[in-house]
Amino acid sequence: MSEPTNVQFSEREALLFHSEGRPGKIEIVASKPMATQRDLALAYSPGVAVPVRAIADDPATAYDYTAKGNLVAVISNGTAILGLGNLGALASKPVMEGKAVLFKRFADVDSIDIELKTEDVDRFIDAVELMEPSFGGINLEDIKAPECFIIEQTLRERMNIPVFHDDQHGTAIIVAAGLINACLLTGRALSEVKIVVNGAGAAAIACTELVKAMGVRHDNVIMCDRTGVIYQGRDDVNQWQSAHAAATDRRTLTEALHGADVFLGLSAAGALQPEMVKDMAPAPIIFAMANPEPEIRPELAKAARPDAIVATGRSDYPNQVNNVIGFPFIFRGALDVRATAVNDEMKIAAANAIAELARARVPEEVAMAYGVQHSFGPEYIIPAPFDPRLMELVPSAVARAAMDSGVATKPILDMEAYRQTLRARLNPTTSVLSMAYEGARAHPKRVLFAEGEEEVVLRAAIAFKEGGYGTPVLVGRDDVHDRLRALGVTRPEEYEVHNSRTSDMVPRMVDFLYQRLQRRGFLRRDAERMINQDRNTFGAVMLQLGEADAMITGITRTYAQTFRDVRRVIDPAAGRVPFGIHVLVGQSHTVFMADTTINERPSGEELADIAEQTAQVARRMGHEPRVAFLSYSTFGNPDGHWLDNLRDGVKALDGRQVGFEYEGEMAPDVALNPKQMANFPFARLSGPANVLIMPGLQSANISAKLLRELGGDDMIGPMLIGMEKPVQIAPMTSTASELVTLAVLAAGGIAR
Ligand SMILES: NC(=O)C1=CN([C@@H]2O[C@H](COP(=O)(O)OP(=O)(O)OC[C@H]3O[C@@H](n4cnc5c(N)ncnc54)[C@H](OP(=O)(O)O)[C@@H]3O)[C@@H](O)[C@H]2O)C=CC1
Ligand SMILES: CC(=O)C(=O)O
Ligand SMILES: [Mg+2]
Repeated sequence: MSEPTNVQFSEREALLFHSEGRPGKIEIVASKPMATQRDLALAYSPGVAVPVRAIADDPATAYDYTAKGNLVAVISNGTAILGLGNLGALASKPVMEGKAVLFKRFADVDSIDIELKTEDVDRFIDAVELMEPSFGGINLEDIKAPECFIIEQTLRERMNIPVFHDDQHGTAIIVAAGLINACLLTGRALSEVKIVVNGAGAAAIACTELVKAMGVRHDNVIMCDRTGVIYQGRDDVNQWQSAHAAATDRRTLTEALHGADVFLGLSAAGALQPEMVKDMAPAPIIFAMANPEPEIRPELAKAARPDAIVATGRSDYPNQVNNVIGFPFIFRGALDVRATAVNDEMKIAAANAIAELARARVPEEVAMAYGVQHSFGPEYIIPAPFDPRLMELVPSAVARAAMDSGVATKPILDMEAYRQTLRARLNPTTSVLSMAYEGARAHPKRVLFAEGEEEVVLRAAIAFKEGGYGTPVLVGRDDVHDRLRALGVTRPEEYEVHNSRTSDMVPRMVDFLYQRLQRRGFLRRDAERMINQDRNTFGAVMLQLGEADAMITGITRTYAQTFRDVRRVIDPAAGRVPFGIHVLVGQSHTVFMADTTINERPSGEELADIAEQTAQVARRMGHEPRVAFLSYSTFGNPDGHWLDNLRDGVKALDGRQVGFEYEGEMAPDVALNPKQMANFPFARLSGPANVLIMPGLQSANISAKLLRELGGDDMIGPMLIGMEKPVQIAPMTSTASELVTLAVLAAGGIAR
């Protein structure tokens, strides 16, 4: 079994994550310009009256003139929040905001959370029904059974947009996919498997219904609730539960599991004991899906039965059986054909697409991130939610099934073109970052944090270690352990701290540094002083001596000073120019800018090197590079003597057969805006540039910092490229999570 990569975090960190910056996890962003009086006149009164009248005349045009068609409401009353129980509408808000951001992250569906303060079924139904005009779909969430059945059924009958109770059907779809694959691996037929379902609520009943619809025999299923087996004749169960009552004389979960093939847990933490697992059939299939804590931890289940296939609802173990793998993509497909419902055909199509995807060959970038064990097998029966192929395959399967079953009001005519738009909808950088994080967890490295006395650095080191991304190696004085304790670390002694005053590595380090600098005007005592007093020198020498795999610094000194310190110890990689890349990441675009940090006025040859190396980084981050050499001038207009280096750079690439598109010199609006580029039909870029090679440090660094301070997109970096060892210099203003990202990119060889 691959090692569990349990993500550890403190309660404080979870609260800080939610409170830092703008409280909560979502915000609304305008999709039209709102700058001028004219914009306002169009967006609001009087211009807005025009679409109002159009929609009144033809309601279908609401999909053309408003956000309705891509907007889903995540609605709960908080009566069954994960496995935490009925904690009320308000307390469910973090989960619902979470679902809303998952919609956006995984399938570019806009979504808003709505918490309704009522346990009255009729009031709940009325409230949701009244919202029909606002949304393209309704995702019901964490509403307890049996009320959820009445609510969903009634709303489906009354509303003309898809209404989908995720805990029921989202979960059932993933369970079905996982079960198909687990049965394939263990040579079982669905018609023969004996299943025990623990839990008799929303998720459990829907899963049972779907697997029975797919061929599992009614007589082979035993459902249990907290009291035990739901047997025929038990009189304290509701109609949805009694429909699954078993003709059996077994009465407890322990009895039910004797010889069972499959355990489906949709109940509560710790409900399954190792002794019960031992009593199951050979190669038992255990889906322990209670959240946030499963019915049994995989390590316990595996200890009891090494031949078991184990899945949980959690992302930090192999085989995450969680509805996040379904709901974003199912709604994507349903919205894109303007389906009036999500019907059984669409659910089964989604389950099959997900199951097939897990069996398909794992593409190289996913395999690299996970390590080789993640090809179809007991540790990989279900794809990971950020597998980029989900976005292409599941929505198209759902859309096709909606069309075939007659619920699509806007059929897709060209499926291949639709798949391409799906591909383009997600920014590959987001997947690459997710995979870089997973890759770090699969191949943890030692990352040296040179400024181990800074709180932000310690918080990054804690997140790095507890996230399972690797071992942080801290440089700092002896009180670093006390500082870690003050930040909530219970066993700070587990952190490796190196103090330059007391480390027994110092003589070796001084030897190394003196050897390196003795012919550059430095005495041995200079080397001693630098090792003792300068954390960047100390850290960089440790990196040179192989005591760490990568190094992060930059918080306490300016970039230029830090680079000088580092450069004294570490050379550029052979034949390469060291330089910096800022990466601008939007929802649907990524732009790489270089050199934003080091070379004041690069020569033509240097610009060509920078272009080549930046193109490689872009490729590593999932983008086919289109390189533009930027200037104030486009192809000689206006002319000027600053253009020579750029032209030399383009010419240098002409001679190198680089295998990517490049062009220049051109102004940024030409590089980025296809309408402007159309004025230059000879230009050799097939689309807007995504790698911007800047003419000099002034414009580059200013542009990057302006964008960081004023632009709306996320920014990664600067990444330091072209050094012989992976070292990264973070901006002094970095947050802990930005430091962790740099650490992961450096350790994983993406930033190099
Ligand atoms: N991995 C995933 O994707 C998903 C996981 N889930 C998880 O499934 C669980 C149930 O959610 P949901 O169906 O929405 O909630 P409901 O409130 O509708 O149902 C809960 C059910 O669990 C039963 N139950 C609680 N504790 C135990 C126990 N110790 N042994 C047996 N049965 C028990 C309850 O029985 P009783 O009536 O006797 O109390 C009830 O039947 C939660 O833990 C949730 O996190 C849900 C959806 C998706
Ligand atoms: C995953 C989910 O929806 C739940 O646990 O309720
Ligand atoms: Mg839920």
